[in-house]
Amino acid sequence: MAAACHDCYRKCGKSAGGVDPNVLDKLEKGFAQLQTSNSKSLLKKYLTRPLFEELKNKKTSFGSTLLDCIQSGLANHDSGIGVYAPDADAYTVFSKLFDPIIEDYHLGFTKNDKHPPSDFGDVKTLGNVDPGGKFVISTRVRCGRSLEGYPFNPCLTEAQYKEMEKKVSTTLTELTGELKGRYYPLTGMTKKDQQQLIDDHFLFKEGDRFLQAANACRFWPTGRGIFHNDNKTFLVWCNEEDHLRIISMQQGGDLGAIYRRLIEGVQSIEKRMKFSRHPRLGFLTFCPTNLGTTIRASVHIQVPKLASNYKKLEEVAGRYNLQVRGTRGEHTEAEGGIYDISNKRRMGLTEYQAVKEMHDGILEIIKHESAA
Ligand SMILES: Nc1ncnc2c1ncn2[C@@H]1O[C@H](COP(=O)(O)OP(=O)(O)OP(=O)(O)O)[C@@H](O)[C@H]1O
Ligand SMILES: NC(=[NH2+])NCCC[C@H](N)C(=O)O
Repeated sequence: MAAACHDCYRKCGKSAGGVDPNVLDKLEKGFAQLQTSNSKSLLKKYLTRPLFEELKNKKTSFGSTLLDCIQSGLANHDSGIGVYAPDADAYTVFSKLFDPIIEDYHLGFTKNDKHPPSDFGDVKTLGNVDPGGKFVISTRVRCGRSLEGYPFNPCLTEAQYKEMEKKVSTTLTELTGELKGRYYPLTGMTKKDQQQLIDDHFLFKEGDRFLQAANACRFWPTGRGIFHNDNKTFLVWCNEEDHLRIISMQQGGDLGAIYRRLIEGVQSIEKRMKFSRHPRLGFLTFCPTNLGTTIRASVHIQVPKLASNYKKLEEVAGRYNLQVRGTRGEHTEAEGGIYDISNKRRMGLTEYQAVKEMHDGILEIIKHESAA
C-alpha cells in the first residue's frame, strides 16, 4: 500500500497513492540513458536493473520517489555520487541504494555499522599544520545541520523557507564574543556583494547544477543567506544544500584555533536549536556524503612539486583518506596551483578523528612535497 502524504507535500504538489506514471516514465528513460553512459557515479555503480525494479514504485512518508533521490545523477552523468535524500525517510525506504553508496564513499561504513556518538575530542592536541607558513594558505572546518521538524530542500515550502530563515537568523544574532555577527539574506543582497563573498570563499556559489537538478533550489533566493562575524572567521550558511552549514576559517594553518572556534559555535547554536540526528547515521544531511559527523576539514594548499602530476597528488592524498578539490571548491579547477585538500569520509568516526585525519594527512603531504 502506498504511504500517505505528509501534509506539507500536498501543498507542494506531491500526490498520495502510487507512483505517478509520468514519474515512472522519467525514471525508465533516465535509467536507460544512465546505463549506456560512461558515468562514473556511485549511482550508476549501485543502481542495478533488479534494484531499480525493486525501488521504482516505492514512496517515502513524505511522498518522495526514487526519481526525487536520483534525478540529479540522471541529469548530470559527471556526478561523483548522483543521489540526494529528499527527506530523512528516504534513507530508510531507499536504503538498498543509499547503503552501498554510503559504504563506498565513507570508506567502509557498512549497513550494519552505527555512527559513534558526537565527540569533538581533545582540541589541545591539534596545532598548526604548517607553522612555517610555506604551503598552507588557509584552513576551514565546516559541518552541516538539519533543523528538526523540517524535511530537506526538495520538500520545503516557500513558507517553511521563510520560517526557517527567521529562526536561524534570530538565533544567530544572539551569539556573543568572537562569534558575534550579522545575518545577510541573499534576498536584497547586491550581485556585487554576493560575488565578492563567493570570490573570497565565504559564500556558496549560485546555480549549482547538481543541486538544481535535485530540485533543491526552489524559491531561490528566498530563505537563503549567510551569517558572519566581523572578521569572517565564523560563518553560517542558511538553506543552501543543508539547512545550516556552520563554518570556521582563517588564513594560515592554525587548525587548532579554527577547530576550537567551530566547536564553540556549534555548541552555542545547539543550545538554542534542535537538530536532526539518526540513531545509526548520525547527523542527517541532504547528501549521503555529508552524514555522520558532517565534518569537512580542508586546507587551501600549494604543493607545486606533487601537483605537477595531478594523478600522483590524488594518489598520495587518497593514501591518507583525503580528497582533492579545486580552488573554488567541488567541481572546480585549481587556480594558481592552489588545491583544496580535505578529509573524505565523515561517518564511522568521531568529529575529532575526522579532523585528525586531515591534520595527519596534510603533515604527510607536506613531507612528500618537501622531499620531492
Ligand atoms: N581551506 C579553505 N580555505 C579557504 N576557502 C576554502 C577552504 N576550503 C573550502 N573553501 C571554500 O569554501 C567554499 C565552498 O566549497 P565547497 O562547496 O567545495 O565545500 P563545502 O562548503 O564544504 O560543501 P560541499 O562539500 O557540500 O560542496 C568554496 O569557495 C571553497 O573555495
Ligand atoms: N556537495 C555535495 N553534497 N557533494 C557531493 C556530491 C555532489 C554531486 N551530487 C555529485 O554527485 O557529484
